[in-house]
Amino acid sequence: MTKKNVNKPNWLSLINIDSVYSSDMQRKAFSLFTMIGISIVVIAVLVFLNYKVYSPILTASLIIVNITNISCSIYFIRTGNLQVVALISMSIVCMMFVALVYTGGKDNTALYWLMFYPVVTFASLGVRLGAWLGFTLLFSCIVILYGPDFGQVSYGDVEKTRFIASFSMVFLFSFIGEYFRHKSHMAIADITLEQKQDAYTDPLTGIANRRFITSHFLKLAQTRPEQYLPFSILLIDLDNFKSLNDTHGHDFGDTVLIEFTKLLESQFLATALKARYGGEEFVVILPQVTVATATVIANKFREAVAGHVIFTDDKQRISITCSIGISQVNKVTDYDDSLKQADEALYSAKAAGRNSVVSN
Ligand SMILES: Nc1nc2c(ncn2[C@@H]2O[C@H](COP(=O)(O)OP(=O)(O)OP(=O)(O)O)[C@@H](O)[C@H]2O)c(=O)[nH]1
Repeated sequence: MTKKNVNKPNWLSLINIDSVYSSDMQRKAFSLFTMIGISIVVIAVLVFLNYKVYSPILTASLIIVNITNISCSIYFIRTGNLQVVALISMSIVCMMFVALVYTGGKDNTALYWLMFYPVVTFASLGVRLGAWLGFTLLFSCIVILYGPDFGQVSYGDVEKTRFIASFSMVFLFSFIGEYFRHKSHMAIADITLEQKQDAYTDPLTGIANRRFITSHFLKLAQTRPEQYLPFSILLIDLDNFKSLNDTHGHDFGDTVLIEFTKLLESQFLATALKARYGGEEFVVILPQVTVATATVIANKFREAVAGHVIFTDDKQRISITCSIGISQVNKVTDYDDSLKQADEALYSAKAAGRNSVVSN
């Protein structure tokens, strides 16, 4: 059976791969808060032990860094906004390092503390922002180390060149690592989404399949009841489809199923969920629609189907009809029972002579 997508895939937007993104978010948060935790402890100890040795400007900036880091952690716990917290924290740490290099720290050992900065910045902020902040720190260090005298401490020539060389290497390899990690992560995310969408798509008609409703949609309705409940189920079955297949061939039967799907898409609103349940049976879910309104909508659709003409390859005009059973779902846990009721209603519609709508 060839894949013939005939539908606007608006229902596909309901499929997500949040678990893939949330594990990446955990990685970023873990890198950032490990750094924040370590820096809070190290800075507190350094200030406590060396406040007499440090210049006032260095002591003040270290205290500001710690206050900012603690505030950022509280803000993250309250809002979950990791990107903002990471940007503020890493910018403040960058400024602190500039102040540290400017003043030299204890025994002019400032440069040793900077090495981990590119690694954490790329891990917590990604390629672009990581590159900007890492480059800002590198550039500031070059100005302080090699620029004109504006009050900064002086470092030995060997120490300066070794620092710039090793910091640049860490920066470069952190950039390469993060760039390709991000690229492969996005590729995996795309494949995961595509596979999930494929698993939920009916290959012939391109609309959702039964698995989409039972494995995905019901969970969605459970988590966002205000958006979907109560909803009506329309169980729709083409009439005498076997004889159509027998008379005009299986390929023409497929064409009818595709044409019928086009009618589903054009006659129901985009918010209605249309799925092929199997064979010549379809389900339409009308969110926030009661059974009474659904019956009116279903009758209009039934008339549209009956009035639609499909041409065979040899230009014969073929009309089809459908029977519809309807029920209402008030709680997601009632879905199976309501589907059974819709099935019974459909059976009654067939028994009543087909091309009719029965609600339960
Ligand atoms: N062309 C085509 N036919 C299919 C497909 N899936 C199921 N069918 C056919 O659909 C027909 C369903 O037949 P029945 O269940 O007897 O239903 P019906 O002939 O529509 O009769 P009523 O439902 O009672 O009106 C069978 O002949 C199946 O082979 C498909 O993907 N393509």
